[in-house]
Amino acid sequence: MRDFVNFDLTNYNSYRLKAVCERAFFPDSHEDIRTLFSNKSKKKILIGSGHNIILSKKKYREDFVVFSGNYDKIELIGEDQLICQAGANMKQLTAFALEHSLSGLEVFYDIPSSLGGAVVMNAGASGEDMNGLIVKVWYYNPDTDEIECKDKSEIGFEYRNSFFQRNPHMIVCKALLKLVKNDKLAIEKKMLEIEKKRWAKQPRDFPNSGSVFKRPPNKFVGPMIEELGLKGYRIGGAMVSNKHAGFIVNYDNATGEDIINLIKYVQNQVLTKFEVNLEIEQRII
Ligand SMILES: NC(=O)C1=CN([C@@H]2O[C@H](COP(=O)(O)OP(=O)(O)OC[C@H]3O[C@@H](n4cnc5c(N)ncnc54)[C@H](OP(=O)(O)O)[C@@H]3O)[C@@H](O)[C@H]2O)C=CC1
Ligand SMILES: C=C(O[C@H]1[C@H](O)[C@@H](CO)O[C@H](OP(=O)(O)OP(=O)(O)OC[C@H]2O[C@@H](n3ccc(=O)[nH]c3=O)[C@H](O)[C@@H]2O)[C@@H]1NC(C)=O)C(=O)O
Repeated sequence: MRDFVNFDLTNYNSYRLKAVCERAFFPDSHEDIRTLFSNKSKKKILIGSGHNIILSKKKYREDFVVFSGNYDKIELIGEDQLICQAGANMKQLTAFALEHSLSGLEVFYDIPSSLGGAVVMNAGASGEDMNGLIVKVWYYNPDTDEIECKDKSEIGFEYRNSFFQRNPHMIVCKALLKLVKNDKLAIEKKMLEIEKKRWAKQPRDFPNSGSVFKRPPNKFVGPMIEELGLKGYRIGGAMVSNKHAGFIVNYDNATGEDIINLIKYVQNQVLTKFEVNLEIEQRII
């Protein structure tokens, strides 16, 4: 397992917020994960690929455990199932599925995320989500110091929610996914169509971490913020995206505080005008 002191987290969070932690660990196996998390003497903060976090501080005394570029094996089981470790990123995973003519992961092509982060959040787009693919998930339970397993029916996936989201101390280690055999060209075509649709609507010109807020029941976030005239509104270096009002971008050397202040401002405006409480989807750390 690699570990570093005074580790620069700038390239490990997609907002590209500048922050340093005292120590960062990159585990390679579930034994490493057990070693790290069974030692409760120092608090550890777990991140996947850092595409859904807001680093609120510039300096962290806590240690970080990072699943990005490590703990990322993918294995084909039989004809149409994959076992993937939590650090595999969704791009790697969709490329592997394509190589084996397996369909089901196309919407995740180009969704920046680790497999672990995608399971925890029940990630999705275009009406499809992880719930549709998962057979079972193995996770480290610090209460029992064991690697345990849950079938999909026990994970209680909901819109952007799961057992693991409700129990943040559980560490997702690997997952079994069931896909469907299909023609390679058809899979590739769907991947490219989805990518094109996504980039027509979402910003890629400035660093961001995707949707800031969850969709409230029967409503979309973007149109409400747009109607308030807040596209392009800035606090410090953080700005409501001009392309998709549900995104905040790091326009110019933003700090975590700028992003959080902008979130609060947008929430207040939306509450006043629409009487809707916007719930934050991203994790403030
Ligand atoms: N649809 C889209 O276009 C986009 C979607 N996203 C979504 O955001 C998420 C980004 O994933 P990722 O970058 O990996 O996540 P992050 O590294 O941003 O981590 C977010 C939180 O997830 C939890 N987490 C991550 N990995 C694990 C794990 N193995 N076990 C337990 N908890 C874990 C941690 O919270 P805690 O420790 O508190 O549990 C962490 O704070 C995905 O769900 C992705 O789909 C992001 C951008 C765009
Ligand atoms: C980016 C993420 O996921 C995205 C995912 O990519 C897209 C596409 O499937 O659907 C969700 O966004 P969303 O709820 O904003 O959906 P979109 O399809 O982008 O927009 C909804 C509607 O609002 C309109 N819209 C959007 C933005 C805007 O500035 N103005 C506007 O009018 C769109 O035209 C569309 O009619 C996911 N977000 C959540 C929180 O559910 C993420 O989770 O980080």
